[in-house]
Amino acid sequence: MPIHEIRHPLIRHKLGLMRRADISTKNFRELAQEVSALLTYEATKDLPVENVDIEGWCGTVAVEKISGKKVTVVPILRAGIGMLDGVLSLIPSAKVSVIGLARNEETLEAHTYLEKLVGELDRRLALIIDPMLATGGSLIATIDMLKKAGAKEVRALVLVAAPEGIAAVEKAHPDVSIYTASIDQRLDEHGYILPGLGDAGDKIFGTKQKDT
Ligand SMILES: O=P(O)(O)OC[C@H]1O[C@H](OP(=O)(O)OP(=O)(O)O)[C@H](O)[C@@H]1O
Ligand SMILES: O=c1cc[nH]c(=O)[nH]1
Ligand SMILES: [Mg+2]
Repeated sequence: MPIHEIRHPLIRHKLGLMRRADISTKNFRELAQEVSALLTYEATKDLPVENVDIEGWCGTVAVEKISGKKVTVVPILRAGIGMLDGVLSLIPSAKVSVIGLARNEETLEAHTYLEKLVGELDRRLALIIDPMLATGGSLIATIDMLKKAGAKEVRALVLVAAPEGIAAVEKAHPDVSIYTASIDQRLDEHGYILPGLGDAGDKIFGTKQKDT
């Protein structure tokens, strides 16, 4: 079950707002975090829990807590930062591992400029976050790095995914589940997702927006 398109009404509504050509940086940022929180809820619904006894107001109470080592969230720079607060709003004690990648706009190959991973990856769930899964090159490179560093359980959260990218990731890493708000139609000749969101990094960082 590697690809999960989460067709929740709140996600569909919010993603629809994000597709507007005239969306402001502020609104795009806010919606990216909100959709990311909703995807996190889905992507963590099978986390293992353990029973513990705590002291409650009326004596000892049996409660559940998430077991195992803390999750690591792995934003792919830059655009993955635009999802981080949304994910951390639900997993506030997660460790953050950072991967810096830039896609060469001509060759579409991902170039790595930063790799800063937390320890004990073999004992943590790694949740990669990036708004766009286009050709899949960036996500595959990130999974390669995580697995090389010991990660055994890896999931990816993307706002929008192209069928071409999904197929590439499934082929390279069939064990990695992908959670997305939408499987879109296809890539254009420049490797952009259609209908997609445009350049998510530029929209989140305001780098191509005119000052008003
Ligand atoms: O699936 P792929 O074909 O690899 O493309 C997707 C990647 O491209 C974008 O990042 P970009 O390289 O533009 O960097 P940015 O986040 O700094 O804008 C996006 O955020 C993904 O990381
Ligand atoms: O559609 C796309 C593809 C890659 N990166 C983006 O920001 N958007
Ligand atoms: Mg970009």
